[in-house]
Amino acid sequence: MTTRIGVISSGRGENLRHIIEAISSGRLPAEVAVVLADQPEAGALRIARGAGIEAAFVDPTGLGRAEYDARLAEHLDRAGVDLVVLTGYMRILTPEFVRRFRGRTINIHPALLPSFPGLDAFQQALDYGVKVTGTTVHLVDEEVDHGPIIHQVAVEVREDDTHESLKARIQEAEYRAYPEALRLFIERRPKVLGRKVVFGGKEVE
Ligand SMILES: Nc1nc2c(c(=O)[nH]1)N[C@@H](CN(C=O)c1ccc(C(=O)N[C@@H](CCC(=O)O)C(=O)O)cc1)CN2
Ligand SMILES: NCC(=O)N[C@@H]1O[C@H](COP(=O)([O-])[O-])[C@@H](O)[C@H]1O
Repeated sequence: MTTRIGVISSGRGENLRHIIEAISSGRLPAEVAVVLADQPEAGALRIARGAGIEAAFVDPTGLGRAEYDARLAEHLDRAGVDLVVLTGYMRILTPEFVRRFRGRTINIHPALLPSFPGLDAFQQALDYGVKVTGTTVHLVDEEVDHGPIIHQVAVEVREDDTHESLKARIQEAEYRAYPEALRLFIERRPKVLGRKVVFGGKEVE
């Protein structure tokens, strides 16, 4: 049974593009069933439609957080989604949503959590003066950028880095890391023991 992914995005959609490419090339055993966005001009909607994938702008106007998340959940359930994948989704999901999709909602964050949670992790890394940062793929829980970690990739910070150059290098790492993390999660079905995501056993051939 192919894993059906529901993507929720606010952003440009480049992680979505690379997930779609990984599926098309056979590197990711899944299908994107639906793409949802809270912004009508989100690049993720254009990329989804260009790939023939159902896509919907879910308008948050006049809705409280819980009501809005319930709308998202309705779209996901209607599409028969198994796994919820956030790509640059810039709203905090309510505890009700997290509970409804617990253990199957995944996010990518452009830093090595628990360092630099929240917004503009690139600038946080530059301001702190770290020599290494990176990207983290993690399960989503009721807190922000706190859920158990599935996969991380380190990225060097160079002395002449600007916000844009560091952001570009981290995002290039994300485009490899997210499809790989999703493949591991789908094929090896890890256990979550407290804060730890435990894959156990040997690599799936
Ligand atoms: N319950 C959870 N929801 C979300 C998580 C999570 O871990 N748990 N991850 C975020 C993604 N994210 C960073 O990766 C993130 C997104 C948004 C915010 C935030 O402070 N948003 C503000 C509004 C920001 C704005 O509109 O400019 C807010 O919602 O009040 C922090 C981190 C996705 N959701
Ligand atoms: N805190 C959340 C956060 O900063 N997420 C970041 O938004 C970008 C979305 O890009 P995309 O829309 O092109 O995939 C990604 O770099 C992701 O790590």
